[in-house]
Formats: sequence, structure tokens, C-alpha cells
Amino acid sequence: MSEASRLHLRPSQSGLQNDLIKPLLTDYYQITMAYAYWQSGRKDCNAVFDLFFRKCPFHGEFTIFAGLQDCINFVDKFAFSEEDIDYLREVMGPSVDPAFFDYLLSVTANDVVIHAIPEGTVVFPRVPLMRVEGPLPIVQLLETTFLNLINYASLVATNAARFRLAAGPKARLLEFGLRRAQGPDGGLSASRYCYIGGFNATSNVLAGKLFGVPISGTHAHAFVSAYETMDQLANRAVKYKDSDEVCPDFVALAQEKRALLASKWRESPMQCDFNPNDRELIAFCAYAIAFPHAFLALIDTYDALRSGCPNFLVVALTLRELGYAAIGVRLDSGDLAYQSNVCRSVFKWLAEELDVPSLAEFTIVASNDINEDTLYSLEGQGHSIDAFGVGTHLVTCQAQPALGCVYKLVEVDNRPCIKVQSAWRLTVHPVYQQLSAEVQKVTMPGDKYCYRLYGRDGAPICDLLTRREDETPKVGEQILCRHPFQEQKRAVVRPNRVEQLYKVYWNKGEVTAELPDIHDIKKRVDDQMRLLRMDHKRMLNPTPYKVSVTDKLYTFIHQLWLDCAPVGELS
Ligand SMILES: Nc1ncnc2c1ncn2[C@@H]1O[C@H](COP(=O)(O)OP(=O)(O)OP(=O)(O)O)[C@@H](O)[C@H]1O
Ligand SMILES: O=P(O)(O)OC[C@H]1O[C@H](OP(=O)(O)OP(=O)(O)O)[C@H](O)[C@@H]1O
Ligand SMILES: O=C(O)c1cccnc1
Ligand SMILES: [Mg+2]
Repeated sequence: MSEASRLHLRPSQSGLQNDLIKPLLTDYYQITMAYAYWQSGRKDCNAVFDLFFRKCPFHGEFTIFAGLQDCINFVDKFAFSEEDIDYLREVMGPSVDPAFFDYLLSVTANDVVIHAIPEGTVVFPRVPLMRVEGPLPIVQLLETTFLNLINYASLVATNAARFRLAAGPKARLLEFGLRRAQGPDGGLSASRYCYIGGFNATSNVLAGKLFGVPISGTHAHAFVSAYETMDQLANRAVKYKDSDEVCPDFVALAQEKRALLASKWRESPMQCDFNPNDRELIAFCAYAIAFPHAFLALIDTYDALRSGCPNFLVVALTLRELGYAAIGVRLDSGDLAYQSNVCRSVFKWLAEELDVPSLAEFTIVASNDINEDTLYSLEGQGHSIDAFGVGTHLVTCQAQPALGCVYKLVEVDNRPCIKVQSAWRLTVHPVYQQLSAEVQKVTMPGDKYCYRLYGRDGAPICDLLTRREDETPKVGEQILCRHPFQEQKRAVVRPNRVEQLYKVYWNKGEVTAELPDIHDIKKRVDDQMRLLRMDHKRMLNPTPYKVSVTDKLYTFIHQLWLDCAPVGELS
């Protein structure tokens, strides 16, 4: 590979290719098939595979395509090592022709061509996300790794985009999932692709270092519980923000502010006795002394409203005296809407009382088992939360644990292939047997192109799959778009804009299209999500986006389908 083309691979990302992403990270049957292809003399057949999914996840009607960069990094280094071959020789046994292992040792992706949709694009069922072309055994060997790299990345990026939709554009979304993720690699991928999908930051420090995802965090209940007495604060000195002067005893100053707040507390919206927990105040002081410029307190260890909120305000006022602005609070249990509203009303009250408007603006972070439904429900109730910390439901994709991307052979040596076998099934009815078509599973044969057609308002109207020899759809010209399987469903479209969706990312050993950095991919997701019509994005019963085919492709698919589908026998 030339130096010039290598520039297209992002050095910071290609260099950190996970050590696990190697040719043996595959299903054994890929190797056995490669042997059988090789043995039957088909190693130089030219094959085309399409990678696509059949249904959007989470009962939705859109998906974010992610994981492409990792696939290109994988093919860039695709080669079996001597140790890999020794292992395969051992497990495959003596019946395998030793010359196969020499062949396997020589295998690279240098004869492979990959067309793909740019990472971060909003994509839809049945549209090939990648078209992988090359020697049959080699493109077959890529299947499992590609699917592994794309399925979870796209699933969790889509999940993150859905959380973003539910939370609205202004809320800060923090990914807190590492402790609940499916292992170390699942955790790292989650942090990377949640950022791409719409989160602002992660608590995962390694994801920050490796991928440049902004890191962020608060503190845990354990930190609050770890303090009991004042003498545990060995260092109490804090430098004033804008001078070299030092306040020698932050805690003593905090006691003064405590007395001030106590004298006013009865008039606060809380209208209760002022009795916050002393241990909690010590812990908050400890954190503020360590981070005077970034103090955010977890306030629900004892009692969020009666203790955490006033203790936070005591420390915030103390910091203010030294020139620092506290950041805010985190709520991690109970009714998040109610408590956030009470906290906000107390902040506003104090801001007025002391005539310091900025006190009304403290950030309120909420966490604790938040999912998409919770976000929509909170929105419906009215709340005062500025940021959400989300872990389990986001990274484990609890609402749907896998995206079903598949990798299907669509052409061998210019002969189109179609998979129809599972498209027919016998359904047993009480009185008769019926052959029913499961059209979802029919693959679309042949080498195809895909265009996104945009309407007058700038939003995409439909995706159009074409045959290689079809004419390119043109702006302003009428195009017949057909449903791929239902004959009566057709529409005429006169697009305002036509976008060819594929770029050649890998061409015989060279990276041939720019692989954008993580921040640009995130921006692409954001732009694409804004363009997509609201009815495709809504939570309940979203409208399916149309994926259509040209008349020629329709006829071609159906002719081939008829030629290949078995004729059933009824008795
Ligand atoms: N106003 C609200 N509307 C809808 N759901 C909420 C609201 N406030 C909190 N929730 C959700 O309700 C659930 C409360 O869970 P649960 O009762 O187990 O937590 P908790 O007892 O308050 O806290 P802990 O985690 O300490 O047990 C969480 O999933 C949380 O996200
Ligand atoms: O709730 P999630 O969406 O998974 O978000 C992450 C959670 O992890 C942390 O606490 P953890 O759950 O470890 O303990 P706790 O809930 O008992 O405080 C944090 O306080 C959140 O509650
Ligand atoms: O920084 C936080 O507040 C955090 C990080 C991980 C999990 N829960 C919370
Ligand atoms: Mg929790």
C-alpha cells in the first residue's frame, strides 16, 4: 500500500486497532468454506456480497450506520500469521491438503473492492450498507468480522440517537455504561458509538484516550459515605480564583454560609427545618477543596431535598466567596422530575434572595436506570433537568440486544445469485396447507447502486436501488420507484436532489475515500437526523421510510425469483 493512500487511514485510530480484530476472529465455517472453495478450484471466482439489515431496531424506522472505519482498518491489515496457520493446521486435521495453508498464508485483501455508505448516515432496511467484491474465498472470510464490527456499532449508535431524540437537542447526555457493558470491548465500543450517535461525553476514560471522546463525570455515593468527621479533612486551604490569596480554612467559611442559609431556609420553597446532614457537608467540602472550579455534588445519599440540596448550596456559596462558580447537583434516585423542579425553585429563590441571578442556573444532572420511555415521560411531566447520565439501558441496548445485519452473496462471476429457500414456508392451517411467501427474506440479486432522492423541503423521500446498467436518476426528472416485492406499490418521484450513496472505500489494497474523524462522523449523524422527517423518527408507530427499486431491477429480481423458487405440491 502506498504512503499517499495510507494517509487516508486516521493514524490515531488505525494504530489502536483492537488486538482481537484479526482474521481468526471469525466463525470456523468461514475457514472450512474457504478450503472447499479452494479445493474445488474456485479461489479466483469473483464474488459480490451485500451487507444489509432487514428491520430497523427498537421498533423504529431508522438506523445509524456505524463501524465502517473498523472494517477498513481490518481489511488493511488482513493477513493470517504463521501462528494462526499452525493453529488451523492442528484443528483442521491431516485430511486438509497442506497446500491450502500456503494459500491461506498468502491471503490479503489486496484484490478486494469495498463500496460503502459513509459512516454516520441514516440507513434503512434492505439497502446494502457495504458491497464487498473480490475472490470468493477471501470475501467470504470477511463476513463474520464485518458483521461483528457493524452490528453492535450501528445498534448502539442508533440507540444513542433515539435517546437524543427523546431528550431533545439541548440536554447534555452523558454515557455512564462501562460498568454494565458487555465486557471491556463492548464498553469501549459503546462509549465510542454513543458519542457518534448523539451523546456529549462518556465517563469511560480509556475511550477518551483512545478515541478522543470527551470525558466527564461526577462522584459516587461511596465518596459521600466515606466522610464522617471534620478531622478527616487534612487540607482545608483553597486559593482564591483570581488572586494568589489563600483561604486557610474552607470549612470554617462554609460554616458561616451554613448559618446564613439556615437563617433564611424557612422562607425557601422547601419551608422545612434546616437540618442537613453534617457528614454530607464534610464530603462536599472535601470535593470542593479538591475541585473548586468544577464542583458538582451527588445530593441523594441521605435526603436529596432536605439535606443534599441545602448542603450543596452551602458549599456553592462558600466557593462563590472565593470567586468560583459551582456547577450543580446530581440526582440518582426517587422521582427525578419532582426533585429537579423543587431544586430549581430553591435555586431561583436563593438567586432572588441574594440578588445573584447565576445561582438560579445551577446544572441539574439526573441518573438512575434511565431509558427512552423515562425520557419521554419526564418531558411530558415537566422537569428541570439539564443533563442525563445513562448507563445500562443505553450500552446493553436492553430494548433490543442485536441488529440483524446479514452478508449475502448476490453475484458470482457475473452470475446474479438470489436466496429464496427461506422465502417459502409451509404454514399448517386447521383445514388446509398453504404456501406463504416470506418476502422479507428474499435477497436482491446482482450488483446494485443506491440513490437517495430528496424532496422540495430538503428531506429525503425514498432510497432507490438500481441495476448497474440503469440510468442515473436525475434532478427534476420523473422516476418510477417500485416496492421491491409488492407489485401494486409504485410511485413517481421528481427529486429536487439526488445523492449517490456509495463511495469506494477500499480498492485493491488502497484506501480510496476519506475516513472522517469521530467528531465529523458525529456531526454527520446530527445533520442526517435533522433532515429526516419527524414521522419516521417518532417513538410510536413511526412511518416506514420507502426503499424502492427501479422497474428494471424489479423485473430482474422477480424473474430470477420465479426461476429459482421451487414449485410446491399441494395434497
Ligand atoms: N418522574 C419520573 N417519571 C418516570 N420515571 C421516573 C421518574 N423519576 C424516576 N423515574 C425512574 O423510575 C425508576 C425508579 O427506580 P427505583 O424505584 O428502583 O429507584 P429508587 O428506589 O428511586 O433508587 P435506587 O436506585 O436508589 O434504588 C428509575 O428507573 C427512574 O429512572
Ligand atoms: O442507572 P444506569 O443508567 O445504569 O446509570 C449508571 C448508574 O451507575 C451508577 O450507580 P450504580 O447503579 O452503580 O449504583 P446505585 O444505583 O446503587 O447508586 C450511577 O449512580 C447510576 O445510577
Ligand atoms: O460520573 C458519574 O457520575 C458516574 C459514572 C459512572 C457511573 N455512574 C455515574
Ligand atoms: Mg442506579
